Amino acid sequence: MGERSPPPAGRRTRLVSSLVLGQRACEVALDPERGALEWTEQPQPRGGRESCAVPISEIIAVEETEIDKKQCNSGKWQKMAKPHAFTASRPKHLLVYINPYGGKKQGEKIYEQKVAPLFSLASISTDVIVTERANHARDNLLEVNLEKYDGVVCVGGDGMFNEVMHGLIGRTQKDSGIDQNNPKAPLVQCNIRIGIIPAGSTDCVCYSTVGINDPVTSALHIIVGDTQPLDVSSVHHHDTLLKYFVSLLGYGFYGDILKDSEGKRWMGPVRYDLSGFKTFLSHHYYEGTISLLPASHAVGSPRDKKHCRSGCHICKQSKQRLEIEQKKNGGEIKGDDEGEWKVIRGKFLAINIANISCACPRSPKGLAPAAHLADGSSDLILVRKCSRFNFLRYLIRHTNRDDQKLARGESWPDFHCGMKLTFPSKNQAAKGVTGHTWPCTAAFDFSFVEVYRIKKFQFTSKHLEDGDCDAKKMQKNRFGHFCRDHPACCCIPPSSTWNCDGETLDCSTIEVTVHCQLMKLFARGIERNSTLEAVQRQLC
Ligand SMILES: CCCCCCCCCCCCC/C=C/[C@@H](O)[C@H](COP(=O)(O)O)NC(=O)CCCCC
Ligand SMILES: Nc1ncnc2c1ncn2[C@@H]1O[C@H](COP(=O)(O)OP(=O)(O)O)[C@@H](O)[C@H]1O
Ligand SMILES: [Ca+2]
Repeated sequence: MGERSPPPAGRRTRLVSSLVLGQRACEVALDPERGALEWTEQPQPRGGRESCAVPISEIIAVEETEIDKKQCNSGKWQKMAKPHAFTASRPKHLLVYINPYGGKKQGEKIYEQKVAPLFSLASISTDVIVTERANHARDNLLEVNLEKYDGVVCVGGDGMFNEVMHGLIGRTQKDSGIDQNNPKAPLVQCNIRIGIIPAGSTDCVCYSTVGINDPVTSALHIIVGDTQPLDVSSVHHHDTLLKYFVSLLGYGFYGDILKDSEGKRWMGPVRYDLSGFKTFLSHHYYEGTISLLPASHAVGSPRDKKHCRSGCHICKQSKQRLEIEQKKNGGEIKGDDEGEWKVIRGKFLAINIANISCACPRSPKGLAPAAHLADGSSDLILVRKCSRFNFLRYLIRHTNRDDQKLARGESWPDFHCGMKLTFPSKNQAAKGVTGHTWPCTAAFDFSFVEVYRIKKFQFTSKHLEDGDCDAKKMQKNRFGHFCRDHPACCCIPPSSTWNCDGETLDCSTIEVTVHCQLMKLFARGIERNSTLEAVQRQLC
């Protein structure tokens, strides 16, 4: 490569060279201003020039280089010594945990065939542990020497991610002398990033942070060293930490699905469909008291039409406002008495707390489409007792697949502007039809659905007023109460269970606190679809 012309004052040198590939000649340029490697085909006799560019930060590897002319002629090449020199934030050494039993039990195969070759191409070295039991990864993380790693990778589903996250959060708090059992303790952020290679049943955390559950895409985010901060919520029963969660904490419908699906794990992901159908038919509702502390610092609302995307300014602003709020409080997280608590009593089919959108292949927009990855708040969705038909209407709205591509004649329900867009067919276009829109209702637009953006939450089941979690007592109640409102069943279970990132919790009386940006992932959030969003902007 050689310098073509001196750069104007203040501009950095642009390196330009010619490259011949077979019959095709290209002009290749390294542009420091754009931070990109560009190549342009030489003008063709009959056509124009084609130009491409790739950001330098996204080049995976520069594998081979010429040493000198002689060796080049003899066909000898040399590996570059430091391909990591491209960017500073790339990992060099990773600790990998594989759950061989997650999802369709393909974790090891996915890692070996799709991920390991890419890591090797990018000169990333790995220590790989195939787990032998539940909590193997968590326990290992509590004692392993983490200093030699630039990140931890988990191959599996949300349960596996949750396990690795517990290991890292637990380790960080232990090293900092923080008592995790104290619900008011300000937790210390984990600085080591987690990469998720999706190989589970729901893969919600991966899908909601990357936009797809594809192992290769996730591996590339790890290799280029992307960073995405992530909110984590803690769940306590009085002064005992029960669990942390990142995706869904669900009581009623999603808790019952999980409980029913536990014995069907051998079926793989399809267990959720079967248990989902069964739980839908049982149509159980649960009575209880909810107390919530609204997220006054949060910039957005759960009904926003604009969703959390790469580099989200709402997450940045909310974090700043939270820090200001905490500084005013002498660095402490606000006490329970700060802000105005709201108390809601009722009969609920589902109580869902979504830390993030909870988008997944079954629900591409998620249970809480406007929830943010890193704003220090969760979206609380209350589905009150309603008819089976109405509950089905609510559920179906979650399965909406307003996909990235809009083919001719296809419709695209667009929650960003609350309208549904139809792209005209060729015949329509020929007749001058330009496409049309009509209102499109979101899953929250039902009288029996309420949504709140919260930073703290408490729940007490009506049947466990004293807050204990005596399973025997629950079991006794389960068969002692005869159903008044459900002709199809013989009893109402007094309590459901909480589904916490796909793990059941033993207590129904809980207290939840959102911890802003407690974790970091190798991800960059869902990227904007520039073409579609440009169309939307024109329409809105
Ligand atoms: C009768 C029709 C039902 C249609 C429901 C469609 C809506 C599905 C929304 C799913 C939201 C999922 C939120 C994420 C939960 C995961 O954390 C959890 C554990 O995942 P994994 O470890 O990968 O297995 N998954 C679930 O709880 C499964 C919920 C399945 C619901 C059908
Ligand atoms: N080797 C193992 N044997 C049994 N369970 C395991 C093993 N490794 C991890 N687990 C547990 O399996 C649970 C589910 O794993 P996950 O990868 O999320 O699969 P899925 O998405 O199918 O639920 C996690 O809670 C994790 O703790
Ligand atoms: Ca959030």
